Amino acid sequence: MTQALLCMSHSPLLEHATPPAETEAAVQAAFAQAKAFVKEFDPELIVNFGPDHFNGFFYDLMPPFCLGYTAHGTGDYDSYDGALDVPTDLAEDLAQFVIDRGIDLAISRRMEVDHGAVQPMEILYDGDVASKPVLPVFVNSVARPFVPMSRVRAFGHAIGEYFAGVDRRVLFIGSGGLSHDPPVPQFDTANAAQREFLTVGRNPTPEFRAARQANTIETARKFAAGEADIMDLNPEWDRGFLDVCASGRVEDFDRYTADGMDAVAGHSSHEVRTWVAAYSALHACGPYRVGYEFYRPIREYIAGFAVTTALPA
Ligand SMILES: O=C(O)/C=C/c1cccc(O)c1O
Ligand SMILES: [Fe+2]
Repeated sequence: MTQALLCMSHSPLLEHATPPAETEAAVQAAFAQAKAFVKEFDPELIVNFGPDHFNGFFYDLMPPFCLGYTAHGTGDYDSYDGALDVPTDLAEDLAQFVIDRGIDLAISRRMEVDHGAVQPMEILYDGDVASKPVLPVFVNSVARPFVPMSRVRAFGHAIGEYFAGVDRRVLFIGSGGLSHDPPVPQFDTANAAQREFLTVGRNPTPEFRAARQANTIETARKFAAGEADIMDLNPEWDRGFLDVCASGRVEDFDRYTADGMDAVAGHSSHEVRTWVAAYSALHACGPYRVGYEFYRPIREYIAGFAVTTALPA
């Protein structure tokens, strides 16, 4: 096997919330399955499709997709704070290949990646995110305007095509919650100070970062207690999305629209764009089969929380 896929939800609340012990144990068991899968596959390279939550990408310049030629963790929520091991020559070659296929991919020679991008690799490699070569791929999942899902699919497909004929074990990772609506401000409804942050909020002060994180942690506590005014999780929507992943009919992802997702699955449900890109990349290498699926709606983590693995059929 020269390609494999791991898609999983992330949550900065993993270390800052306490779900019922049974839920926590089920999530840890799912992580153990993911680790075992990746250990057995033994990737030589990871292509990491991740979102950002206004830690690395801001409205001063917000591309739909961006490939990092080098990358550094922002350390938000105590996530990985250091350089990633990015093979720059390969990233340059991949970018040209994808652009030649009609996808207007942005590139960054110094990309910042936050908890959403690094958490799967933190889990897989016990925090040692730099232990594997990785191509970090940003997929805009929080900041309107959003490209149609068909473009995310075409983008993932182009990346998959690049690796289809390559004799190298490549793991495609997609990192994102399914339905969820954490308290990340929306530009349209933000006040002036929030708009300034959403536009140029790089390198926040420790006080600003602490206040932002405390707000998320408190919102999660209230959400679990039924007291928060964020949108509820939507297990039915989540299961429908997982069914499309498992069906292998990646063109069915195109029926998800930005307005429809906001209305029923929350503003951060767009993080499934990372899954769509990853599944489309694997699909470009041939038919695939989902071998493992975990799902729980977990309010303490503010996430429709899922883990799936897949291999070529
Ligand atoms: O505060 C943020 O930047 C995001 C928090 C969050 C909370 C729950 C699930 C997620 O996917 C998140 O990114
Ligand atoms: Fe997220």
